[in-house]
Amino acid sequence: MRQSSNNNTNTEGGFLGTLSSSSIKNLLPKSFSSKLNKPSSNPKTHKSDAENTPPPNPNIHINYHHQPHSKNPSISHNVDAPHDPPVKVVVRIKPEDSNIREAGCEIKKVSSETLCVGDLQFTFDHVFDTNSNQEDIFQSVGVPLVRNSLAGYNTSLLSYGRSGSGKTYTMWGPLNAVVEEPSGDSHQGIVFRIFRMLFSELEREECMSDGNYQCRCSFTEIYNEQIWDLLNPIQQKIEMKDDSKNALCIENLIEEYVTSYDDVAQVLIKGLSSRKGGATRLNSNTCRSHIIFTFIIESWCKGTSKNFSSSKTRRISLIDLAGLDKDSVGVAVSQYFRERRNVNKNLVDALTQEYQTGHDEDINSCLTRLLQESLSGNAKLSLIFTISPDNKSNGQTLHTLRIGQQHLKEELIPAKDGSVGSKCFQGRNVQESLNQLRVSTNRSLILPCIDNDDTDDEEIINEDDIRQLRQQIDELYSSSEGNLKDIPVSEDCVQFCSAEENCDADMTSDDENEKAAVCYGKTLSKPCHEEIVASIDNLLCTANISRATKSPLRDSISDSSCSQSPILDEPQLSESPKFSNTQRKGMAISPSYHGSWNNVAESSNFSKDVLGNSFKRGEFIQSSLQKSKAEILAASLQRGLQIINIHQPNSALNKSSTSFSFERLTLTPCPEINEVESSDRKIQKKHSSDEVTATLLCASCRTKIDQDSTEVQDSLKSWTETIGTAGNPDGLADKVPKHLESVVAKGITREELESVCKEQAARIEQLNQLVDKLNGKNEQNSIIAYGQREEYNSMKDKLLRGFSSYGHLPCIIEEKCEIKEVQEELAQRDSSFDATENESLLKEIQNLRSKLQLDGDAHVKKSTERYGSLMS
Ligand SMILES: Nc1ncnc2c1ncn2[C@@H]1O[C@H](COP(=O)(O)OP(=O)(O)OP(=O)(O)O)[C@@H](O)[C@H]1O
Repeated sequence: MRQSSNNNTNTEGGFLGTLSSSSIKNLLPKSFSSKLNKPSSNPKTHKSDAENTPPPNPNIHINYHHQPHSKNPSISHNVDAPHDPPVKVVVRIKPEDSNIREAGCEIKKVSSETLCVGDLQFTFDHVFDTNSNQEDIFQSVGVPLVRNSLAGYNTSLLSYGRSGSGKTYTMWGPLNAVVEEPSGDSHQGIVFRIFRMLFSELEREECMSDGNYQCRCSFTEIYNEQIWDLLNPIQQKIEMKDDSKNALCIENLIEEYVTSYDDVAQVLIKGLSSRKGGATRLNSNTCRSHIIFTFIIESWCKGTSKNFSSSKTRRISLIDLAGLDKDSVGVAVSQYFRERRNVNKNLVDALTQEYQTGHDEDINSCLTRLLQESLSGNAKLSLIFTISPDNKSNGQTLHTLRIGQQHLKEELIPAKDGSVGSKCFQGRNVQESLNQLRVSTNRSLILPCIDNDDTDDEEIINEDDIRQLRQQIDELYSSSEGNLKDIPVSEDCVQFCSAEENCDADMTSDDENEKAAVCYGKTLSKPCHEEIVASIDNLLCTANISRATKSPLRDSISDSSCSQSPILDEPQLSESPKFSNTQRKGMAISPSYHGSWNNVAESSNFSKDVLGNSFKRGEFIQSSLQKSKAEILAASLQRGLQIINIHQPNSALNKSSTSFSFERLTLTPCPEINEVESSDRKIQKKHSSDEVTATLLCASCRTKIDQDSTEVQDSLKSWTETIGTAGNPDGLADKVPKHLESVVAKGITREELESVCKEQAARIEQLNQLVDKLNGKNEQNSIIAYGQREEYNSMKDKLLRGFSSYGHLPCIIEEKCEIKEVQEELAQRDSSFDATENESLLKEIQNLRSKLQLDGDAHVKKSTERYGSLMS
């Protein structure tokens, strides 16, 4: 045992300012000085084995028939332990200070258990409004604590809140109130009231029963992750270790034995006066450290023999956490947003899973370890959350309330009751649970620097929120089979997230923070994220039923960003009507396509509306893509028909060919075809009027031909007629040359020519029908897809309704659904475009063209030769 001396009290900005303990002693009632304790120090203080065991047979019973806060409560052996919840969370609203009022949040107590901040509602075990006094707090929190302690429970009281919100006031009260009699008017803090009542009870018990008790206390401070002994006049750090039995052991911690309220009061004053203080923007006398006052009661029951037969030990832990300043709130909130999806799971896991690994890094967390003994086992926990309407930022108040939300309690209670797992709160599981509690209540044990920074917390909240959303979006994209991921638009979307991040952070209102706050609270008691994701995935699986094939559009789109085409409506054809994969890959996506996603970037805020817009834009893209593809096919057909028509002066054929016309198609001139076309036109002119002189360039030798030659005219006439037969579907490969030969050799009549033209018209009609068929197929697919979509939509609605209370989650669900819908649409429309049919059409057209060119060249060559021979 070590004698503590009290001469070197730290007076730096602490609880009692410059007062020394000796002067304090003079302030106290006489009973204080007369009963000065036998202070002692254990070189090694560790918890007794008897601690933390539930009190099935508590050796002290209290009679609560009297007023619980009366000075002389009686202790009875016949009264059961009070029924108090294992975790009690109350909120105290600090009275508004008109001097420092800065557009704070409107906090309104709605009922004894509920308060509202704006539109948000929070429920706790009790809400103390600005009219509540110290006595009210004591009655609600202090008295049950004393009862529980006397009944054999370990009890803990923890205050938590923003700097200047009234933690210190609530816990200890102002200096001059220490010596006051506890009354409704007194400002004396709850801790002093607790010990006044406790000693009254203990004394009564001692008088009335055969039992005996002994009390000792210690006062520790955690500052910058170092433990300091507030009762040790030599300010030195102390070490915390585990002994061989895994019990907490703090070396050289002074424990003072106390026998009365006065003793305790003196110890409290001594310790508080040594607390490290400071000043923040919100509190000129702020406390920059966590302090833990531990009060241990050992009691003995006399057995039949003269010796004490049994003993019990229980402790009261009174914890005043450092005030959350702007920085730490920011860190905490930021961390909270990062971890919010895991808080629930981790907390429950931590409380139920046996601690199996050899060493946990968090074991070094001083507060966690110190609290372990207080909060574990049969401990009953009371949390006082203090909030102030003077806070500059609503986010800080909301943060406090979120942490104190009923859900945290709901998580802790079953665990403490043992209903979650039998092994909870045993051994090192406690560390896990406390780590989680620490994470939930005080993210940063390393006390932040005193801040005077005016940066808004909301920014931090929103940035993180947005970052999470962005991550979710990334996940969504990566989970969607890579299709959208590879599409440039998705990149645009992600880029937009990044680009808009800051903007969104700036623009996001408190309202959104509030929504997030509510979301968090609800998340704690709802199914974990994985379950939600699984539900979404199930839904999306259903959606995939209607997805026929993987979209080959992916290829065509993936290179599109390189291609720049001015107008989506007018896909450019390549020089040749021949289609190749390369050309399809190079299909131009117009700036309006890209622009549509850039517009998303400009307008999107991940709101529902915007998601809807995104989907509409997705539809636009789909239709654009489909339109482009259809148009390209149509254009190729058109081109083929034009080639045919060029050489087919029959009006019926021309009429047929116009059925393919697409008004918006602009065909890029093909030089060779143009030549043929112009020559053909000239030949026709020559037919109608032999007087017209024209110039014809032979495609092969470019020789100038004298059009006046009748031989040439005949030859050309024959060539033109022959060309018309090239479209004959039956004579594609080997019949045409033979037919050409026979036509040239025998000459053809006008009737024969018309018959050839009819055949050509029939062929064109076939092509038209083929196109119609393709269109019909599209419609059919649409009908099938409609039925599946109906089912899908109803499932989606159900899911959205189910998660409507999750704040932004429905948006995420909807977003994911919409991405799937876009994919589905793309795949569906693409699949309806049968690739085989498409290819065969293109092949046919290509065949036609090559035949035409072949025959044309051959015939012109022949005619030229004939002309040459004639000339010679
Ligand atoms: N309920 C209350 N009624 C009257 N005054 C109050 C109340 N709560 C707090 N105050 C006053 O507000 C000021 C700041 O309170 P206090 O020091 O308790 O805040 P705190 O939360 O402990 O701050 P920190 O964490 O920075 O130490 C003090 O002057 C205190 O007297």
